[in-house]
Amino acid sequence: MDVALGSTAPPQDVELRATAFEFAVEPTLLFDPHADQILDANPAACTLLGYDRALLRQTKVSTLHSGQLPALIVFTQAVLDKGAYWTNALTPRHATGQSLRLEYAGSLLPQDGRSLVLLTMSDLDARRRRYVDAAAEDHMRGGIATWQRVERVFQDIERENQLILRAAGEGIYGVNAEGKTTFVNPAAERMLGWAAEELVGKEIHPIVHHTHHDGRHYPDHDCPIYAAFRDGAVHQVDGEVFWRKDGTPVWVEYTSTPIRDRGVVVGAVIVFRDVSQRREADEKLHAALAEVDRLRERLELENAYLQEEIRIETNPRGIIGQSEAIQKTLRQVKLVAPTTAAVMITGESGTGKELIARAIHEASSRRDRPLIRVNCAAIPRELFESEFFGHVRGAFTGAMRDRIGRFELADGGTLFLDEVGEIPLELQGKLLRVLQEGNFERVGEERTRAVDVRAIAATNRDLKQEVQRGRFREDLYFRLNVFPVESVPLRERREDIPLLAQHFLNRESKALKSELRLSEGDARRLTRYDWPGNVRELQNVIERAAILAQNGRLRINLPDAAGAQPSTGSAQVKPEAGSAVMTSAEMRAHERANIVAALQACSGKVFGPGGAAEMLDIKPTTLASRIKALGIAPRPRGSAGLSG
Ligand SMILES: Nc1ncnc2c1ncn2[C@@H]1O[C@H](COP(=O)(O)OP(=O)(O)OP(=O)(O)O)[C@@H](O)[C@H]1O
Repeated sequence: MDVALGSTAPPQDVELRATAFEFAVEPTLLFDPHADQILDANPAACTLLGYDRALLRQTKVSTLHSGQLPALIVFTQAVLDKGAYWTNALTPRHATGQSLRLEYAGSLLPQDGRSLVLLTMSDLDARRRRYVDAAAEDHMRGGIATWQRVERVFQDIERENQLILRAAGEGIYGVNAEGKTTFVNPAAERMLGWAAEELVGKEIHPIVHHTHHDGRHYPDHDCPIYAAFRDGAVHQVDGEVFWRKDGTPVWVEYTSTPIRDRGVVVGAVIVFRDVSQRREADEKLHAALAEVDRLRERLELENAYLQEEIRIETNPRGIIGQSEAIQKTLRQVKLVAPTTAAVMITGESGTGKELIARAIHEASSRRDRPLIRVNCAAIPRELFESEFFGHVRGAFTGAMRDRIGRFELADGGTLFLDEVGEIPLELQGKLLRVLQEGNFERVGEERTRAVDVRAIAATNRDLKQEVQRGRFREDLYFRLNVFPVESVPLRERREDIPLLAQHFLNRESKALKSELRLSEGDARRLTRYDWPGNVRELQNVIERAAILAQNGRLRINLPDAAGAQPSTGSAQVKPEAGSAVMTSAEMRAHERANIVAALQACSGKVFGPGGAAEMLDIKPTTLASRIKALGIAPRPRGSAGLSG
């Protein structure tokens, strides 16, 4: 610096100050206001103003501020007066002619009796730029903090995801678009027996998914997991296996979900679970259901068989008799069975009213549903309603649980009201309502239930008379008496007696496994008797006679004189014309012909399935002994017939 600042100072200080002037960041000028002359300018000032130092030293202060002299004078004067002053009213000219926006800070510098001004210039534009930069920097610093926070959040999420992956019970693994494994969670490691390190970075399909359970190769282009990258769809699969490291299969159910990055599929995540136990349970269940089906089928068959058995027992052919009365009854059965009409069967006790009712039921379309019999004479008066309609628990004292009534049991079938005349008057109205409307309520319950029941009633009383006496409701009588059938007493159809007797005797012979014969004399005595107990009585007499039989001869005990003597079996009375009674020779011939016919039908086969014994429903050994006893000579099987 050419100008000696503060000349009173020691030389080293003067030098130091000159250096400070030289290196100051702020542009600084030293000028003499009185001489209007710039004395010196530091390099920063030269740069700011665009002049070199030498030129500036020759420049007048007023030239630098051309056109601003008043403001320059004011400022200079203020510095001289106050010792220091600031202004930004002055805009010196840059060497290029452009005026600069500066802030001036002037201070008075006394030098050798002169008053000089040391002027520091601050570039306002530069200062503003610095502020902006500082603000931007502040902003940036703040932004970084925000970014760091966001990053921390992401890290937390990632950590949570890792925790979730680790905690998940399902096996989870990821694959990238090249089919390489990107991660494997611990559950997947556990289920597959592979460690994550052994799988990550490798194609997983050839390691765990290479073969179907049945041993067929599983090409990766068929694999739904890889398909997820191709079609971008979620694939849900059940019934496949993954292979464990130890070579055993594990049944899995899995979902392969594609992962997209800005719309592009970059891989898939596979979530799977071990379903071996479920499959095992399913298989057991299927096996159990198949077993249930098999048992049900067997039961159905058994049921059909039993139903058939019951039918055989009770079909109309079970009604024995050739009398006109029986023929008429059979015609009536045939006529009324297919209808839904109520039937009233009247007749003395033991004449076969129930048998007729069963015959109607069996010949009707309801035969696959039950016939439910209610013996109205056997029900205590107070239990009638519950017996008919059922009750709910607590409906009355002693009603410990719900009970279904006869009407519900007979739903779809037939209700046989035996001894219908015994129904108490107060219940007759309710009975009528059910028969008319098909609705009823269980005792103690409000709910109305619907039933579809066909009624068949039977009575040995004169119901018409009961109606006249006010003991039976007339409307109910008409309702039940839609189709009357009369069951004729045995004494009015005597020709049926020997047939019935023989029928019961056959049954007894079979049960007692002994050959019992009904002699003509027995038949005659039985026919003469009046049978007040009708068929039931006849049945009892034959049963008793069979038990008391000696050497195959029956001992028939009848209450009257005609039957009081035991049968001698010696009477050789020819059957009366029209009677079906056979002599024992006839019966033998009949049996012989029957066996020959059976043998012919079975091509001479006696034993086993399709044999004559099976056809005749007797034991093969019994048949063999009868064949011998009757002198039937069996022909070789396949020949035209049998001799005899
Ligand atoms: N025509 C017949 N053929 C074969 N058995 C018969 C015949 N009629 C009656 N029975 C037999 O006689 C017995 C009495 O018959 P059933 O019970 O049907 O008479 P019921 O008129 O209903 O008697 P009750 O009025 O006393 O109830 C039964 O064992 C039945 O099988």
